Amino acid sequence: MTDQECNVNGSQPRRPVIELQNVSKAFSSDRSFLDLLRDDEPPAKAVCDASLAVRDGETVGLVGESGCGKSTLAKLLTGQLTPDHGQVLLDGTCVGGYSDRSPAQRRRIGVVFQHVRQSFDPRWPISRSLTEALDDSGTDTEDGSDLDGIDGLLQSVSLPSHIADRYPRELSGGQLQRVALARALAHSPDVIVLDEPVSGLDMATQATILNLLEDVQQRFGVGYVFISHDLDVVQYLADRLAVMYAGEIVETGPANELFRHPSHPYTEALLRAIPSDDPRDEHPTPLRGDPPDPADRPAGCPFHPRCSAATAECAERHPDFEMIGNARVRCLHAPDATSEHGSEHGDDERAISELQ
Ligand SMILES: Nc1ncnc2c1ncn2[C@@H]1O[C@H](COP(=O)(O)OP(=O)(O)OP(=O)(O)O)[C@@H](O)[C@H]1O
Repeated sequence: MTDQECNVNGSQPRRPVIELQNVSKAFSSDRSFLDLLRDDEPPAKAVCDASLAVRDGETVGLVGESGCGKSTLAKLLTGQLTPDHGQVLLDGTCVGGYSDRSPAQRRRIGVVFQHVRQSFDPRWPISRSLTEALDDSGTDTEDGSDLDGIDGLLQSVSLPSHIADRYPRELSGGQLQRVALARALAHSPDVIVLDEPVSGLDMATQATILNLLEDVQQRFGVGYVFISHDLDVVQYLADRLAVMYAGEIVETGPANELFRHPSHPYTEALLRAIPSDDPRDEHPTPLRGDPPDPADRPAGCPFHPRCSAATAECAERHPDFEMIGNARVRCLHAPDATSEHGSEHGDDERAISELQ
């Protein structure tokens, strides 16, 4: 089954621009010849059987703890990595990794990298990084339009023209994040993957960047995959949410519903860990325990050692996905679709069943 629960407004569903279907990716560590002979070090399963679809103009928030596989999933979307199993579809066509994609296909999916400062050549002024992106974009840059292009790109992220002459070291984290967004926009992508775009920024700069992302989306109609370990931040922009744990997407659904009615115990635990602004609210409950080693995943549900709802069955059986209301959930103990929560979304359920 693909990730189809997109019909948030009850309108006709849009086709996905980019889609991951049951993709898996494992990494082997650097091993000595003897290790290879013994074959005693299993690969790290960074992404396991994950499905995700992203449509024009929508924001999909991808959340989960550090090491759960968010960046690996992002690289499968952009083509920087090729899946070991499963398919990557662009407009319904199987595209695989970057080398399998045509230049036009590559430009459809933009990226703002996690460690944004490292993604710029420190020896180049900003103008050169943006010129390179424009040259790659396939648009005509003759007759000085290149410079106009740079100006236009900087304006689109509310930066003054003189930034073009600066070097990355001369820019703040927030300014560089804007330049990275401008560089991604040079290709006129349909979807931009934003890997932790506001982590490491102070609260005021975070808010400015989130407003800018919203503004850019309205102006250019671009879709986002917004990756963060911070649910509070994702809440601001996401239309839909995908929650990752130990390489799996354990729950997906419309963001406002997942925040109000989380179905997977891991989503519930993540929400309980968010501090509230309201002093009358309960204190946040930090998640107990640590995520599993991707090279040594527990049998059954990988969350069961940390899950307060787990039973003996969870240690043995890996549950299939269920549709619960408007969310797609992998958990034996999630409330079933006939519960009060499920029937609250009767129209959405019908819309989903039409999509399947
Ligand atoms: N190139 C690689 N070689 C070996 N292992 C890797 C590689 N890339 C990722 N991994 C491993 O895969 C797992 C998932 O990593 P990934 O970076 O995708 O997680 P993440 O959720 O993005 O983490 P973070 O929030 O800390 O950035 C981790 O255990 C990581 O060590």
